[in-house]
Amino acid sequence: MYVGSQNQLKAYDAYLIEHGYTIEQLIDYASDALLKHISSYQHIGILVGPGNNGADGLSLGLKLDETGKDVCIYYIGDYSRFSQGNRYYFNQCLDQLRMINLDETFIDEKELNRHDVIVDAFFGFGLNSAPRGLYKSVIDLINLSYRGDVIAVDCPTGLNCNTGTPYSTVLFAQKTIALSALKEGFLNPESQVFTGDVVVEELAIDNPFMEAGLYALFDKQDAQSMIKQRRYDGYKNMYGIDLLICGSHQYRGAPILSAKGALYSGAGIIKVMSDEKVIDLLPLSLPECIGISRYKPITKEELQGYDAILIGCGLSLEKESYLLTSDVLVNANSPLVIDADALTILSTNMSLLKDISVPVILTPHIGEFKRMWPYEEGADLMEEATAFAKAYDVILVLKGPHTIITDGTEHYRIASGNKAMAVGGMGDTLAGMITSFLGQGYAPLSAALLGTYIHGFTGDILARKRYTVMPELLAEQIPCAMYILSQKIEE
Ligand SMILES: NC(=O)C1=CN([C@@H]2O[C@H](COP(=O)(O)OP(=O)(O)OC[C@H]3O[C@@H](n4cnc5c(N)ncnc54)[C@H](OP(=O)(O)O)[C@@H]3O)[C@@H](O)[C@H]2O)[C@H](O)CC1
Ligand SMILES: [K+]
Repeated sequence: MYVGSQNQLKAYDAYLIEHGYTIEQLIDYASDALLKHISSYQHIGILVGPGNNGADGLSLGLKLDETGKDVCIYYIGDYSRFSQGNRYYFNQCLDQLRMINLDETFIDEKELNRHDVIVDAFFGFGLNSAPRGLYKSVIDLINLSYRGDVIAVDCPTGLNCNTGTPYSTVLFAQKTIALSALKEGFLNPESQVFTGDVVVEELAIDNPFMEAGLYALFDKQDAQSMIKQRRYDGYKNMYGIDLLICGSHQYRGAPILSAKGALYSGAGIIKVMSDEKVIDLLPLSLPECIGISRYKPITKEELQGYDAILIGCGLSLEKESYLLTSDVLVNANSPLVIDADALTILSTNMSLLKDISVPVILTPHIGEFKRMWPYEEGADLMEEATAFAKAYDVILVLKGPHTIITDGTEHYRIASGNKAMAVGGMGDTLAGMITSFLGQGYAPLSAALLGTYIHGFTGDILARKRYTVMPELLAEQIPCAMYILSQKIEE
């Protein structure tokens, strides 16, 4: 399933038109996709706005009328301001359908309730602010007095399609038929009270989703098909020997959380290279791990023989950490995950990334990302993330709600994760998990996607009965979550 912000969706339509479709054709495809969701109703009222969302409603009205339905179109405003596609269908409707101009005719509760469904085609992703004037009055009337179903075309009118929050007035829908792609705001679980059930309908064309800038939602099905079964003759080395260069005398918990994330998500052998104080703690917290005391400077030889390396969690920002990070970045010859303090250090000398020959995954939160790639307030995060990944030839895991993952060519958001997981240490566990999947032989982009999805999925299971989810508990639940996914168990 694909997702887009308002700008990306506008660009998507422009891309389709550049590649030979006319707007009238696209509206025709859109109404084809809508038809099956409305065809079980007999008396249908369609609210039509001035743009192409309204045009979808008009084209749908014509098709419903042809199948013998009782259709009434309600429109507002001045024909001269209607979009090209809207006018094309509006003219056909004038000859064929009952058309009510709400500027001239008042609708009351009785008139409204004659319909067993109201289709909301007032505004889609083109709405830029709260619906005003008559639009607002009609929406208020329907919310208060209409007792049948409301089905929204593409997006409920009044909902900000980027954030999933209402502008002020919003038309509550029982169901929303999102055309082509999910609107980014629908990822916000709080939008569901306005959208009702969301169904995505792709247009029956050769959809160029990613080429045209939309991104994919990596979901449970994707994770289920990506996760590998363990082999009956498997042995520990087969599942990766991973080195975690994490922790310091100041931060002794972070490496434990990373190591737990790595081990519980299937790594064969985990070695933690750290400060003596961390190494002393390791057997008590995680006896499965091997501790290596950190000496400086780190040599190429010390970094040999690993399937994946993680650097950063709890490393501290002491001078020694700067030297260590640059040594590891220069000498690593296994796929590398860079997290937390190592990212802050990297941001002081981004040219270090230019000389790395191994695959690199960076896992910043927004603050860390901004330090590496300053961008203007209000910029599109997915565009910035993609540009960064391309410029530095890395995989970027940009943490936040529905974490963004991109290698500069493909772009994803992760369907799992929740607000109960906003707890210190959660990122350490995630970095360990991604390292583990790298070490198990997943391609770097897959390791990032799968690690992040499973992290969120485990958190989602735990959050069903918890206000907050602790990283250590999450790590310990990873094997159960992976069992559910790998066995395709219905929950
Ligand atoms: N690929 C696809 O899936 C397709 C989807 N389609 C549908 O097209 C709409 C988007 O159409 P668009 O014309 O871009 O936008 P809208 O119809 O949502 O609205 C545009 C008009 O709304 C006016 N506007 C904006 N904000 C307000 C407001 N607060 N109050 C009143 N009017 C407002 C805007 O006026 P401007 O002066 O700002 O230009 C426009 O007149 C999408 O949602 C799908 O339903 C197509 O079928 C193509 C393929
Ligand atoms: K709508």
